[in-house]
Amino acid sequence: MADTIYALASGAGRAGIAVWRLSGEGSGSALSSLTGCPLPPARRAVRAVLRDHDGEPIDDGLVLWFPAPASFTGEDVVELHLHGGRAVAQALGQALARLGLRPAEPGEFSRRAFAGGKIDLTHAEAIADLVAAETSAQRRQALRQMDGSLAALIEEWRRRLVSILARLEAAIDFAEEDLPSSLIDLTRTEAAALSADLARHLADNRRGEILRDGLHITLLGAPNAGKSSLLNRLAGREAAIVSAEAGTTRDVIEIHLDLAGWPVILADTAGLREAAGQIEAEGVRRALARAEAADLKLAVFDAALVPNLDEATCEVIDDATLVVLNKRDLSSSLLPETVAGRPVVAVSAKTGDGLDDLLSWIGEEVQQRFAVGPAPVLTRARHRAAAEAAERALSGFDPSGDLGLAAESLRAAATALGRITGRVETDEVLEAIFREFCIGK
Ligand SMILES: Nc1nc2c(ncn2[C@@H]2O[C@H](COP(=O)(O)OP(=O)(O)OP(=O)(O)O)[C@@H](O)[C@H]2O)c(=O)[nH]1
Ligand SMILES: [K+]
Ligand SMILES: [Mg+2]
Repeated sequence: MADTIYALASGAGRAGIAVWRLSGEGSGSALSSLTGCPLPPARRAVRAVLRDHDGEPIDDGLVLWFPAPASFTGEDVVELHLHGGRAVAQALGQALARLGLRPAEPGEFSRRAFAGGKIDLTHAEAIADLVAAETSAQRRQALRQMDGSLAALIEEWRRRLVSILARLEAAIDFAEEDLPSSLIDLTRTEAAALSADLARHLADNRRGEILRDGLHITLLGAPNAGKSSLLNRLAGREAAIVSAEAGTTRDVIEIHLDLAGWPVILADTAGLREAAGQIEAEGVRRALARAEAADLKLAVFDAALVPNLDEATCEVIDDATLVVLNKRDLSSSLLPETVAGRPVVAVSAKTGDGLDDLLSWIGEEVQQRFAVGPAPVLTRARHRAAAEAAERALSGFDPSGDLGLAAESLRAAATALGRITGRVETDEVLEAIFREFCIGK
């Protein structure tokens, strides 16, 4: 029998109400011991005074009884709604420990729900994502995944694989000489169609993962172009040092922004130039490495220096770059509409002029490149790795050769997909997934 576990499900610290959760076979008897009463009707909030083994009152609150299997974990579950506070928490913890319960590990409730077949892995991950969501778009994505849409898509792919496999096995059962070629041809076209569907989902610009993990935008430009000033403006605080001295910034400095629901990690970097010393050279190396890994880049130029645009910055411009002409307060000349073939926005970090245009422009670009529609998306590198493995296995499918081998590649593809929802999973991978949960989830 598994241990009966308990945890504070709501946040720790002082609060009007704290919600505790118990799960396991001992939950019901623990509740009866605490209240000194028989179990209340299922799923109905009932007021009760909880007492420790000496009859000393712990608190006066609400209790709920969720008998198995109609509970979150599928086990007997009890919920206690008590007053939030350290003394109540301590007294309750002691009373529960005395009754033989133990504190839950992080993610243990979700893990039990998974083990009990209540939720699949994508659902468990969605709960963690929802709890961690910081922007509205992240919250919506987590809710969509919790809804089961991703799991349904993966299951649909698996179902198609299994049906191709069934046809192939039917073909294998025929004698060599009268192999029905139409059956074989059908498996070939169906596998190709599935492979194309997988490829289409994989070529989605990693938008689900980017929305979950945050979008990386990097500021790049010559020394003194005003990158740090711009970062500070967008952050609304003095996050980075600004000075008239070229080569001020060396380390990469990050701030977090909520850009129209998108979690953005905006990075300031060292000015690009032939560095004067070792430290600055390292800063430039980090700037370029950051640029390489960015989802979107902002190339910043000093508008007052137009048309003599900094060459090192021009070199990093590609189609994932927006060009910003800063210090427009200093420039009286007509500014170009494009730089290196990319559209331009003129701003002044000093006066704040054009900053709203810049923000809405970034917002539009992000929307265009990474917007997540109603269709389910892969939201974790784990999902992507599994889907890629399935696609690879599927690309090895060749029913014109050895049929046994062909069946094997279909089975490998199905196993890879099953890993996403947890149909086949090793303990090691499960550990990694549930470890990131907080206690009480
Ligand atoms: N007039 C004016 N001055 C600006 C503007 N933006 C920045 N500056 C000034 O330009 C100088 C350099 O600004 P920084 O923000 O340190 O420039 P940077 O690109 O981060 O420079 P490095 O870190 O050295 O690469 C400072 O003296 C700023 O006050 C602007 O929009 N208008
Ligand atoms: K500077
Ligand atoms: Mg700087």
